[in-house]
Amino acid sequence: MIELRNVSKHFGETPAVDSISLSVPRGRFCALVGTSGCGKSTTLRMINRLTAHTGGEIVLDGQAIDAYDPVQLRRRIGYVIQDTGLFPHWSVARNIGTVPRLLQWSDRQVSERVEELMLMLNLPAAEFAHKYPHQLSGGQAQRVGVARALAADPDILLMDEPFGALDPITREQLQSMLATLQARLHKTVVLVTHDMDEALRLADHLVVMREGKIVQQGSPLAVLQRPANAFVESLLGGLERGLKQASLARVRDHLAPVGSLAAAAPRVPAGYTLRQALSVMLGDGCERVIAVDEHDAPVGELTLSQLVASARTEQADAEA
Ligand SMILES: Nc1ncnc2c1ncn2[C@@H]1O[C@H](COP(=O)(O)OP(=O)(O)OP(=O)(O)O)[C@@H](O)[C@H]1O
Repeated sequence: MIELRNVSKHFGETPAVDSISLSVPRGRFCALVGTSGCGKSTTLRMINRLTAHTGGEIVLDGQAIDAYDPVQLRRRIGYVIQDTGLFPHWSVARNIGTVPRLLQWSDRQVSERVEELMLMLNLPAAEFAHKYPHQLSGGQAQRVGVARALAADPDILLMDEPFGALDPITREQLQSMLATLQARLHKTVVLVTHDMDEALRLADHLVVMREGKIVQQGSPLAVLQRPANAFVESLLGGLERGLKQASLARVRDHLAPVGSLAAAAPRVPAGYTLRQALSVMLGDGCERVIAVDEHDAPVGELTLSQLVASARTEQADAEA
């Protein structure tokens, strides 16, 4: 559990972070969003004490972070940044094993952990273990960065624009990998991102910042449905808000039995979002899709009117 209580950071006169309060319970995925310079990275860096806060209190599992030894604290907290921060003259395997080695794990424990993480992050050891960072693509390097951050199995993962420098396809792949990892590992994650779709896709708690303050926080659905002001609304994409809302719900949760009109309808994975299903309908000029499971077997159908009704149900749920 991470708690920020009226936390501020002043670099000179003006506050970069101005009395913010935020609770991130264990296992929650929290995304910090906001325009450039609003204090997102500073907030993240105060949590692992790379930047010292100048006001308020930051509490980790019931204890103020000032009471922790900063080095010990950072070893408990994985940190992933945009340019990876990998050591250029160390191999991938050595980079991933950095923290376990600092923690004086045995050679065998380190190499077993490195192997496990390489497997988890889809970096086959035979191909990657001995490569150096300059021999990796941006997406591969970022996966090594995530593996390194997870190496000592920290409870907390801080991620600062981890996929910001990647092309859209690689970014999408790594977001999907992160979602899968999080479903398995249940880390407490704080992610800083400029990409609202990334935040909505991954986070279960959205924090919108502006000029050092938190202007709104809540579940992505609640924030999307009731933006606190015009700034939040424009950050959420203005007129695209309805589509973003549709990206929070899955086809599999809104299915009806396959009807007689379904034969010619396009097939989509049941794990698609309502937004993806809508896109298929628009692209194909049809009002119905068949959802299929991982074996390509139909599990139900979704019509355009069901899709619209589902978005309304989600809205009613969020308002309840
Ligand atoms: N070391 C520093 N010294 C002086 N000012 C700083 C320092 N680090 C950050 N700032 C200032 O604090 C404010 C918040 O910066 P921060 O990097 O936290 O914003 P951000 O929301 O992460 O921005 P971006 O999205 O562009 O990365 C900015 O005005 C920045 O110029």
